[in-house]
Amino acid sequence: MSSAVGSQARPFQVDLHGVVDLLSRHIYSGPQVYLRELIQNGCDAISARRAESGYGDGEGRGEIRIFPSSPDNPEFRIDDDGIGLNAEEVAQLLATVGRSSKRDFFDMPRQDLLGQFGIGLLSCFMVADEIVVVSRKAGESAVRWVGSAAGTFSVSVLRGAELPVGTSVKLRPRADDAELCHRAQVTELASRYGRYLPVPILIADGTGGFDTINQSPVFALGGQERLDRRGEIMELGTELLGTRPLDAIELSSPATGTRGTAYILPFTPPPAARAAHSVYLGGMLVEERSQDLLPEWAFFARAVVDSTGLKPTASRESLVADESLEITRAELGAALRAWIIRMGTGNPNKLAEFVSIHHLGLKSLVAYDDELASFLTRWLSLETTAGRMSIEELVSRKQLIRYTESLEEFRQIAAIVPAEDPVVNGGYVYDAEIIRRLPFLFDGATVEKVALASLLDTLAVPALAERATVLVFEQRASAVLASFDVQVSVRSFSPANVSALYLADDAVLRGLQRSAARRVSNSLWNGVLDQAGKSLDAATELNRRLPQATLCANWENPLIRTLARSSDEAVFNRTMKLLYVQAMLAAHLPLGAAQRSLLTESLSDLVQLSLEH
Ligand SMILES: Nc1ncnc2c1ncn2[C@@H]1O[C@H](COP(=O)(O)OP(=O)(O)OP(=O)(O)O)[C@@H](O)[C@H]1O
Repeated sequence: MSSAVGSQARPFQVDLHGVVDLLSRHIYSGPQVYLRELIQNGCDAISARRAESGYGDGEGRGEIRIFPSSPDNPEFRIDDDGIGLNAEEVAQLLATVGRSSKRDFFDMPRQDLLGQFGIGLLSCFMVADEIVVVSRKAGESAVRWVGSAAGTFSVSVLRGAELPVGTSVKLRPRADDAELCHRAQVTELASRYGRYLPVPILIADGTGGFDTINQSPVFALGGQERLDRRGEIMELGTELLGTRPLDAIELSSPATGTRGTAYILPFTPPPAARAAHSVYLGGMLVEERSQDLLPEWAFFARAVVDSTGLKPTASRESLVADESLEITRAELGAALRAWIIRMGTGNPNKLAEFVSIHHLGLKSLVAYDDELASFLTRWLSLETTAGRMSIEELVSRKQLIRYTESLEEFRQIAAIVPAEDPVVNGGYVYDAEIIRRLPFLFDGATVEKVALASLLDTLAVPALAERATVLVFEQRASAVLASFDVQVSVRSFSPANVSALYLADDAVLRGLQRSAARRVSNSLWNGVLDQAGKSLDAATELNRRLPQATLCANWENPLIRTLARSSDEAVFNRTMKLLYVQAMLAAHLPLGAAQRSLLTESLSDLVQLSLEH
């Protein structure tokens, strides 16, 4: 047998306390939004009146007047001369949660109005227990609606009252929230949320006069007007960033009615800094710290935009992540990209300044972001053995770009690479990744990692007549350095003042770095380093290949030639060891304990020897 209770269709009940609690704790960021919602309702009422009947002579001009409360007068009031409400509308719209007059026939939000959800007025219960609305629609009687946080409301028609068309909302804030309705906070909040609204907002100054908070949204200007008011646009940027921006770029996404400005930061943002773009919808602030408006790579810009096509979430404090936002992000990103390209051709000095400020950040993006790499890479620079060079210059000079993977390798060879065939240092963070991508970005470019072992093969061997002397020298010198796992080879290269080069492969270099790190780090980290060393040793063993280091002595260097003729074993030994340590230092390599004591011993021995002679 079915129960009669189950078959009856009954309306949902709304617990107003629960709804207000939901709004204040989970939807809105705090009670201060009551003012935003009231201003927005006034603004929409004025837009609706403008669209419907317009303003005749002597009928007001479409403005909002706010009368803040004060310690002497606890009542807060906001008046608008908008479209107004009649008794029926008041009863239907104000007390039905989720009911809004701001949707069209298809129940879609109307583009020309700010509100859409039908919950905004309830936010006043976050600061007051009672909301009083007095309203009059053209040609109808005025009406008074009183809503209580307890969940009840009353409507009375004020027959014969000679009130102007429009709406007046009164609140008596609770003691805890009184400050939010006082003049200082009202002025601050109204200008934060509504300074760019297309409706005058006047705030009573307490002495019978009014202050206005409106400003022109110069950031959204385009065409000639934008050029004429560039000074004001830059001033706004200076106010936002706390310092003058490097440039201000016009942003426009016609598809979503979004216009604005991207300010280029004149400083390197801290690594953990997050994007903070300001978004206004129809002149009303929605987000001050938007992360999604510009592409993630645009870390160097801060944008301010106004839009008619982006959609707010119910809190009106963030944007809905929908297709419109995606389209906008892509279009605004394209404007930034176009700016970089334009600067590259029309204002290279500015671009150079931009690149030098945001160098590391740009490199980190170019290394992994194909889209950005395609247009930005050419403007970045790299260290080469012939000095710093832009990638554009590097690629146009040589089709084959040779590079080292590490800074140590770069330093080892820097002294001997001919200037006309520079080698690039890939040792700094992101540089090797960028170099490896060059063939994909520039037609015909190829890259090659310089192998130190093969470098030795490219250096000239001394003349045949001297080979015997050279061979003896190599054997004597290698015997001196045998305990350091270093073998000595002789080659002829310039510049002649370089006596010897230390050439070692990656494995040796990493081993040196590990032991240097071990000297300065704690025991936990030492354990990790030891483990790394062991695995490496095991791998090397497996490959049946010992880490090799070579001291390449320069036969063009007078000291090496003199040393080769020396029969004094003591002098030869000490000098060879010193040359070895000196070559390591020239390559900026860390000295181990053995090399450091060798340096001290050799120096004191040489001093001793020179005193004896
Ligand atoms: N000042 C006003 N003048 C005329 N009508 C008003 C005014 N304030 C509120 N209303 C009416 O009351 C309805 C409900 O207002 P409420 O602020 O709760 O929601 P909304 O503005 O429609 O949407 P949202 O929740 O997005 O703000 C509005 O749709 C509007 O019809």
